[in-house]
Amino acid sequence: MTPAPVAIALDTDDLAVAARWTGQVGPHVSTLKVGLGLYLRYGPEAVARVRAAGAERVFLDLKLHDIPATVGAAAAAVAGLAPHYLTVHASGGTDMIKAAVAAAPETKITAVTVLTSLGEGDLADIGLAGPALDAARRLAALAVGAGARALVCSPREVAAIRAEVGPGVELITPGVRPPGAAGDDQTRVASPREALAAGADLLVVGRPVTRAADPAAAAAELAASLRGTG
Ligand SMILES: O=c1ccn([C@@H]2O[C@H](COP(=O)(O)O)[C@@H](O)[C@H]2O)c(=O)[nH]1
Repeated sequence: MTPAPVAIALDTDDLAVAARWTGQVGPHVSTLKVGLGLYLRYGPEAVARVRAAGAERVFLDLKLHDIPATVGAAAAAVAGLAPHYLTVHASGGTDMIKAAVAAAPETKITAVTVLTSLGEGDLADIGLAGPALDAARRLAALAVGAGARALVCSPREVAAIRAEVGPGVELITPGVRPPGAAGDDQTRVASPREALAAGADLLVVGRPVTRAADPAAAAAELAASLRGTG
C-alpha cells in the first residue's frame, strides 16, 4: 500500500526513541521529520540513524534564518546528508532563500511562511498585524520567486496559497490535529482530512502520533483516515 502523504515529526531528545518511532510509523507514512532538538543534539548521526531505521525520505526541519552567507553555508553543510526537504524561514528574504537554494540544489528548499503556532495576537505583537493569511501569501510569493520548491503553511491557508503560487510548488501543512486531539501549542489548525481536501501535498503530524500509547496504530489510523477508510 502506498504510504500516506504524512511526515511524522520525530520531536524527542533521544535518538533511540526517534529510531524506534521511525520503525513503528515508517511503514504507514511517506516521510520522517528530524527537527531542531534532535539535530542539535546528535547532528548528522540523527539523519543517518533515522534513515537506517527505515525512513526513505528525510525532512530536515532546521528553519534556517540568518544573513544569506550564513544560511548558504549552513545549507551547504547539510546538503551532503541528502535530505528531501530543508526548511528556511521565508521572512529571511529573497537573497537568503536564494543562497540556500544555490547551496543545496538536490534538496527541496522549503520556506516556512507563518508558524502555525502564531495567532492573530502574536502576529500583531511582532508587527505583522492583519490576518495571518495576508502575511502567509506575501511570504509564499516571495519564497517561490526566490526558488523555494516547497512551502510550509497552516492548513487553513493552503487553498489561498495554492491560488497564489500555482501548481508545482509542494504545500506542506503542520498544525494538523485529528478530531478530538489536543491542540497543544498549535493555533491555526485543521483536521487531516480538511488539510488534504484544501490541497495540502504533505501533512506534518507529531504529538498526536508520537505521544499515542501505540504510535504504530495511531499512524496506521491516520493513514487509513486519509484514504477514506478510517
Ligand atoms: O509552522 C510550523 C512549522 C513547523 N512546525 C513543526 O511541525 C511539527 C508539528 O508537531 P505537532 O506535534 O504535530 O504539533 C513540529 O515539529 C514543529 O516544529 C510547526 O508545527 N509549525
